[in-house]
Amino acid sequence: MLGKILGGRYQIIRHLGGGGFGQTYLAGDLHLPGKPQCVVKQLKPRMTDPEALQAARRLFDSEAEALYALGNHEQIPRLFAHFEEGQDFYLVQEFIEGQVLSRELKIQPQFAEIEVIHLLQDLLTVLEFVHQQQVVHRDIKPSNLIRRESDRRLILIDFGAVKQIGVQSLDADEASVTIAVGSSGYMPNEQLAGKPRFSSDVYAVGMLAIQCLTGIYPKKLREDPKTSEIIWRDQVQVSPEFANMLDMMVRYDYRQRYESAKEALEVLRSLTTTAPVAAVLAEPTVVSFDGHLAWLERGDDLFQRQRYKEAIVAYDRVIQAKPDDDVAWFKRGMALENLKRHDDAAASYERVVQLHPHDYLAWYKHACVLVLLQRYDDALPSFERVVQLQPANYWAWHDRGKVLENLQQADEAIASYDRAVQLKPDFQLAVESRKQLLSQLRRVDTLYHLQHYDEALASCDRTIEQDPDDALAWFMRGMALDNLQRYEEAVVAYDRVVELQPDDYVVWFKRGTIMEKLLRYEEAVASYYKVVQIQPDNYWAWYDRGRLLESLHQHEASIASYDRAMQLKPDFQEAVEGRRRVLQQLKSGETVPLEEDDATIASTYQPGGVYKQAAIDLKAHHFQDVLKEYRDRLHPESFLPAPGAEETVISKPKRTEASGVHQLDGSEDTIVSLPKTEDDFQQGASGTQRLEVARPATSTAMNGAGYDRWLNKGRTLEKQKRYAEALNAYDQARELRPDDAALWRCRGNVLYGLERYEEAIVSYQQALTLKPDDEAIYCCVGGAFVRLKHHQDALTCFEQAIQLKPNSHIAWYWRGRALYELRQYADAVQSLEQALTIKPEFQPAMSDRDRIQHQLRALELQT
Ligand SMILES: Nc1ncnc2c1ncn2[C@@H]1O[C@H](COP(=O)(O)OP(=O)(O)OP(=O)(O)O)[C@@H](O)[C@H]1O
Repeated sequence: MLGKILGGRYQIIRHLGGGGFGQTYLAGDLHLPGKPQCVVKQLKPRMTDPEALQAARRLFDSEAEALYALGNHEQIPRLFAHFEEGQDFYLVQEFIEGQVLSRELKIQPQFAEIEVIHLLQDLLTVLEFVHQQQVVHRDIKPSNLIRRESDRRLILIDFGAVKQIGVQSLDADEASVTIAVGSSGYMPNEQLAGKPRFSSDVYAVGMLAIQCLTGIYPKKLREDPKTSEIIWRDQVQVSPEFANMLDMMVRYDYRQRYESAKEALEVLRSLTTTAPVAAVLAEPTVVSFDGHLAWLERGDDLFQRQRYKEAIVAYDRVIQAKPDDDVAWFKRGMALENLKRHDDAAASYERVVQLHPHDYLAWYKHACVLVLLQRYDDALPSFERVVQLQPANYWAWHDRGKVLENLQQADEAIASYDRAVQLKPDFQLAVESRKQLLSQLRRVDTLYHLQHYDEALASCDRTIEQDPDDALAWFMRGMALDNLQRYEEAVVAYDRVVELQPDDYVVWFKRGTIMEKLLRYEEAVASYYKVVQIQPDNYWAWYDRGRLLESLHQHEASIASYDRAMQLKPDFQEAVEGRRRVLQQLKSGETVPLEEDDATIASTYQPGGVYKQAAIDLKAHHFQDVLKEYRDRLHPESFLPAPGAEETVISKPKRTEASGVHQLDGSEDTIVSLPKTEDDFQQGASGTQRLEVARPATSTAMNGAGYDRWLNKGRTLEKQKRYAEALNAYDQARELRPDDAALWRCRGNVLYGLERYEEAIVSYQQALTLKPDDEAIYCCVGGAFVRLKHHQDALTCFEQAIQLKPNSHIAWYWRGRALYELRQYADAVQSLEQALTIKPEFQPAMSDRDRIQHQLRALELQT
């Protein structure tokens, strides 16, 4: 049916309802400009017999005539047209905008006495007219009364007589027709018996009034078993005169009722001018029934006494008399608001702004009520109107902000709060709303776009002051600093977050981006790596890591990272591109890739110092160059091992305290002990544990706890010879504090344990960069060189150590061993002797010296 055009002009828009008699539709009149809405009632005659149909047609025509006449009353919809189409009959009526009384009763089942009096006045007035036209309505009930929105008057719809058409059978008599029309509960016995009269409508109105007073549905009201009279007066307190009148309206015997609406209305009028019903109407100010000003005052009076329901009735009287009275509409809106009838209140305010589009207060009230109804989309334009009309209304700016916030338009909301605060700097509510929104936004990064970083920063600082462990506040602080381009400080903030929440991948990611901005690419790589450790499927982090490794020329690692990104997101174009670029560079043979870990280690090199070039070379992955550089710088003369020199075992591995505990391989005939510091030798197995970690003055407390944890874990694992895990622990510690020489030395030791001597050397080198005067570290480097069979380099290291600490019996001892390997036996013995001079009971030196001397003697004997 929807969209169908009836009668050549009425296009169906919506189904409104319908019952046994037919269907009712909302339609648009295509013949009129703007296609105004109208109601189309369809009546389906059940009969097929042509004669009966003809009779029905006649009845339809005559009823329609009556309806045209009735439609002249302002409380009855106009009948625009009636026609027959496809064996159905149609009535076209004026569409009444409003709400049926039955709905009103659902919301508010009980009315005040005064409301019911007004309702009766309204209803009996129109019914008087209907009866004057010699028409009995036959179906007065709440669902056939529409409260017209524009003036709050009751409109009577759905006259029963036309319904006959739909039920009339061929040989139906009058009785069978009328029985079918009417609604049980509101229908008196004579109507039920097929003899409706004017007083039947009076009965229905009386029942409706009693329902409104008691809140009881008519069918549920008790009846006197003897008299069949309705018993209702015990249900509600009303003035006896008014109750008597209602009793008269609903008498079982129609002869005892008021004959028609006119008679009933006259009685009601007389009641309202005499006590005590008059008292109910609060006569002092009511000069007359139609004196709308008096009703307005009455309404105000009731409003002030918080009798909102009655106040509304009074305002309605004003509106009935003067539908354009904006004051009454406005006050009615306020009364409705107090009754929490927000929908109705909104409609009332809407009426005010229709009448007075410049009434900013009505716009404001309208908007506020819509907010209460959570109709934010509708509320926003009303607030817009307020701020348009009153640009300095800071309340409106604030409330507008709230609506925008609810509509997820955060930026605009902040701007609105801003305006409110600008207009009234001490407007705490706006200040708070704004702050609250800002703090919510920090989770979604929208803060970036809002440019209130200074304030955000101040607010974070306040939070941190109260709770230094508030990770979120630190995170916010980092972001704000980031936006203020105070990157170094941002790093500190983010570091604090990772300390508090080591698994917070977001902050690692942010840290990575900042490191990039600071051109600290290696640290950025490490940060992104952290992200993927926590979130292995974070393809963005894999991609960013790949990108940075690419610019660091760590091509293999970069490809691996891009690969991961592509695995996780095959259509990741940037990663595909990156990978292609790196492959191209590799093909052109630009560099030799090195293991990633080395590169990461290299990243911590500080510029300057003797190892600067080495660090640069290491970044370029020329490890051999690193060694050469190292060698050259320490010892410019070139020491080349004697051609064909054999490596000789001079002592068996020892597990004595004195020779160290690091039995690094199982070989029986190789010197494997890691050169120890003097202290280490003295302390024996516990040497490593005694290692003091000097925390640089610049280190902040924030990394302390995490750092120590990792360091201690590393030491324990190292002691257990779980070198790989120890390395990992040290690396974690290194990320928190890359500036601790002792840590680098420990790290070198485990790399040594893992027989990754080159890397061990790099680690030791880093320790030396931080602590260049530590002779013990030189010994460590020398030891690694020994393992690499770079005896000359080893010798250089030991000599460097001796330079730094001439009385280091360890350095002398190891120097002796390097010389031995270089077949400089005499010098070797001399070096061992020196060690023993410094520390006479130093067993390893003693035994090695004895062995060499023994071998020398054997050689002499041979020659
Ligand atoms: N002139 C009108 N203006 C606005 N709404 C109307 C008009 N006439 C009827 N309606 C509405 O259309 C809907 C259907 O009305 P209709 O009276 O045809 O059927 P009904 O009330 O469901 O059944 P019954 O005929 O048994 O009373 C109702 O909600 C009514 O309020």
